[in-house]
Amino acid sequence: MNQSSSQTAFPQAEEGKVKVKNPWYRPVVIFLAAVITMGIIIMVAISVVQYKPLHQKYKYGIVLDAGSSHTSVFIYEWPAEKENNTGMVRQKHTCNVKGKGISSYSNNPKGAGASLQECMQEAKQKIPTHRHHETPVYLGATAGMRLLKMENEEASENVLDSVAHSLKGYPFSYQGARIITGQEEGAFGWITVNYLSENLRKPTGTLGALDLGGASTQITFVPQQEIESHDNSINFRLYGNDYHLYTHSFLCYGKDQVLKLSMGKKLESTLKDDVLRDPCFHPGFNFTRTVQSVFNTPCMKEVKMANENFFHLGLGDWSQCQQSIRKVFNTSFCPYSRCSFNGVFQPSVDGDFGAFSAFFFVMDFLNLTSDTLAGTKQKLATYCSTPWKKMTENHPNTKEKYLSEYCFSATYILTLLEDGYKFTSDNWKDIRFIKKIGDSDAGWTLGYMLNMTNMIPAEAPDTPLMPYGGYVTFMLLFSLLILLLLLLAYMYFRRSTRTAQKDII
Ligand SMILES: Nc1ncnc2c1ncn2[C@@H]1O[C@H](COP(=O)(O)OP(=O)(O)OP(=O)(O)O)[C@@H](O)[C@H]1O
Repeated sequence: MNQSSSQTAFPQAEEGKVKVKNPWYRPVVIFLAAVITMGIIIMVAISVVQYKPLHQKYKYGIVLDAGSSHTSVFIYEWPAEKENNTGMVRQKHTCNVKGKGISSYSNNPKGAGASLQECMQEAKQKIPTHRHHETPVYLGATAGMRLLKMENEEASENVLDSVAHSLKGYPFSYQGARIITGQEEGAFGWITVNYLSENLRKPTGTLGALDLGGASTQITFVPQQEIESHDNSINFRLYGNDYHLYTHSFLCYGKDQVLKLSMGKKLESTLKDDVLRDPCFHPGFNFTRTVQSVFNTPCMKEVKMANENFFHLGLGDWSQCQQSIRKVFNTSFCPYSRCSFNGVFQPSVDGDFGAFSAFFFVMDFLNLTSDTLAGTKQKLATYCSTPWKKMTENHPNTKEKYLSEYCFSATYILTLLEDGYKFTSDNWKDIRFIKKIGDSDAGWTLGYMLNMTNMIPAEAPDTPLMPYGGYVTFMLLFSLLILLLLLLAYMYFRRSTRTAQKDII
């Protein structure tokens, strides 16, 4: 009786072998194996989904820069889910509108709107159709329109109405066409270069912005000293950092307007003569101009000349050219502790600067983007004295207007930076002549769009403890560890059960 009952309970023991039989053991092992297998399958599946290339969804924005010399259309794009991250918006495409700037259409306002057609059609093709209706389009007009408004307000309104009407005809989300202030132009240029350089979230320094257009020029930077004039002060809070910027826009000090100013001053001194001998143009340069083409600007008073036309002759003398350009800066008065020129307050320049638009076009053409100040002057003197004939032979594909004006433009740039803004031979190296940062042009348009679309928040958005990829990896490893521990625990449990059974036997 005893034997049979012991046989039923421990049959292996009866045969003298250490064989354990647990009635509950098999289902538990099967269950655990299934859990582990499922866990591994889930982990592999998550990893595959996580790291497979995602189909990015992009958003778009369009800004038209209606400048004094021409209009450019900029298309920007950014990943839809990363709207508030620095450096995420990039320039997708740019289109230069054919012809002159919109302010040149004062006598034919309808022409201003019509001129945008080709580039706006291009924008329609570049942006996916399903995104058209939600793509904001902004037009900002700069110094050319500021001057037209000063001269003839009604004409400037007609031109703006025309471009607004034209832009509303496209399937995008029209957000307005307006003349931006010089202060906005300076500040948005500063935001653009610092956004693209990814300076805005770091405690490191920022890049000052120097912009030279056809009709105005802007200087914007974070100064080390107090800003004494309210008009030149602008404050931002971006990504949780406060910025106190100095900015000034000099209307009439773009390179086209200064050329007129300096030629006008020279013409004034030769009222009866019909020849203007100009040290800022190459020797042998000879061009017939109308007096009206020099004085057709609200930037100076018209001077009555004896003749309607004059001969513009080049002399190619850099040092005399600089003397003549200095006359357009008034440095005789300053109501503050320090000034740039024309009685405008300016703190001393500090830190690195990005110099773009015509600063870059001119200095890049002349290969003067990385010289010392003394070296730049020396090269420029040689350049200006090069005969015009040789210039045209050496640069047959360069626009003649630009080619003839490079000596003047570079001399103006040097004089503006040294005499005007007070850069010295010591900090000349801090000026970086730039066209683009990454894929995007330096200029006010990107900063303007980021601001209008609230894409740069005042406060830094809360960031998760770890990035998404890191989070998934951490969870996978952690789950694996727990499974491993479970397995170990089970094995330990099984071994102790065996020992207990042995002990019983
Ligand atoms: N490749 C080039 N070489 C020389 N000058 C150039 C070149 N391209 C453009 N420019 C000139 O540089 C100046 C600045 O051009 P930009 O387009 O920045 O000014 P804008 O927007 O027309 O002027 P503003 O901002 O004053 O209204 C203009 O006088 C323009 O004619």
